[in-house]
Amino acid sequence: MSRRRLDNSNGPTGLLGEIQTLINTEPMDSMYEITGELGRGKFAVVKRCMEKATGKMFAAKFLRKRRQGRDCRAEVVHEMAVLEAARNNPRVVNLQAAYETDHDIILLLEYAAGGEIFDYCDCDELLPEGQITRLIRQMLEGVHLLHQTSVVHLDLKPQNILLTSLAPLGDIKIVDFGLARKLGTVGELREILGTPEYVAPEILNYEPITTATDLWSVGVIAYMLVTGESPFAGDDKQETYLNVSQVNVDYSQEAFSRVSELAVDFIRKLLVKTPEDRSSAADCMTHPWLWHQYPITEPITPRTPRERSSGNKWAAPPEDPEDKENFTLDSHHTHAKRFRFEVEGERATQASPSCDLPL
Ligand SMILES: Nc1ncnc2c1ncn2[C@@H]1O[C@H](COP(=O)(O)OP(=O)(O)OP(=O)(O)O)[C@@H](O)[C@H]1O
Repeated sequence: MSRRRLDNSNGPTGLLGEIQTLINTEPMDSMYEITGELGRGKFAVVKRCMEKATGKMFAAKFLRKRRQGRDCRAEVVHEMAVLEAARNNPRVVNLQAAYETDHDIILLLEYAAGGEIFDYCDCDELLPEGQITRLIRQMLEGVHLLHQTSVVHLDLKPQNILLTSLAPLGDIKIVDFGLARKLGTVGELREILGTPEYVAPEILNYEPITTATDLWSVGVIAYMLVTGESPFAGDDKQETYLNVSQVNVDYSQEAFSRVSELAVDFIRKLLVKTPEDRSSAADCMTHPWLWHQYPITEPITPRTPRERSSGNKWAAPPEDPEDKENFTLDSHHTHAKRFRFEVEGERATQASPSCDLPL
């Protein structure tokens, strides 16, 4: 068995370079059988696979090493390093192993069989309030633990919050740490990133990114779970940006008809323009909405994750011909495009693409 250890040094980008996981260069199909596709991004495809010896299921994330003609191994190593740092976080998907082929580095991840919570952000499929508060408590626990280690996720959205099982509805697992950063590694972090509907105003304004940036996204996710609507989505990305920067949110009774007023109060404390005035994860954990005893009943007709979501998030064609094989349109995710803001050039371009409380 040939194995290689990658150990990139920290570059000026603030990417983490040290990993413990050995990258296996033997073909992974000697040990695992691919059984289906779980999702796609611009530079990654995630497949379900079974460990032949045990029958255990995993999610294999195939990450391109070359993107837009550039060697992006450092980005992949960084994603692995962040996952390793979060190994003891029960709300973060576990990195089991890694493989390497000519084109990809493959991350073998714990399989979250219940699909994305995005599937419950639809007016016809909303969860009971008691389930929503349970999932948000778990999400906050995960985010709080990340923030305690100065890691910010920066791409929290309903497509990156998965469930361990569908029926009964399982626990949450946070995935996709490709944009995550360790605060303090590059001075002020003003860079990047995110998906237009979920990005905080400070990102649009090129202001410093802090842990509060993730809490904005938690507010957006909470809004979507409660109302089935995306609070800032406009007809185009300019309108979305304007909605975000003006914090144009519909808090009407109509939008919040099926939940208590405490839900509105919770969300109002997160969708706050000034990051310093936003609730932290620890603040949120003590909010009464999350601890009120609402009934928890299962959705009436749970369907399989594949039926409810096909997982592709790219509505715009890829810029690099290398990426075309990874591109399909999906109306479920057309509003979830990711853009990268290049601060230095003042340009906005489409990107390559401990709480002890009971949870
Ligand atoms: N561990 C997992 N178990 C089950 N499904 C998964 C797992 N990891 C990812 N997926 C599915 O694959 C999708 C894409 O995964 P991920 O977000 O990590 O890829 P990505 O290419 O980085 O996506 P994006 O380009 O949107 O950031 C997820 O939204 C989810 O539906």
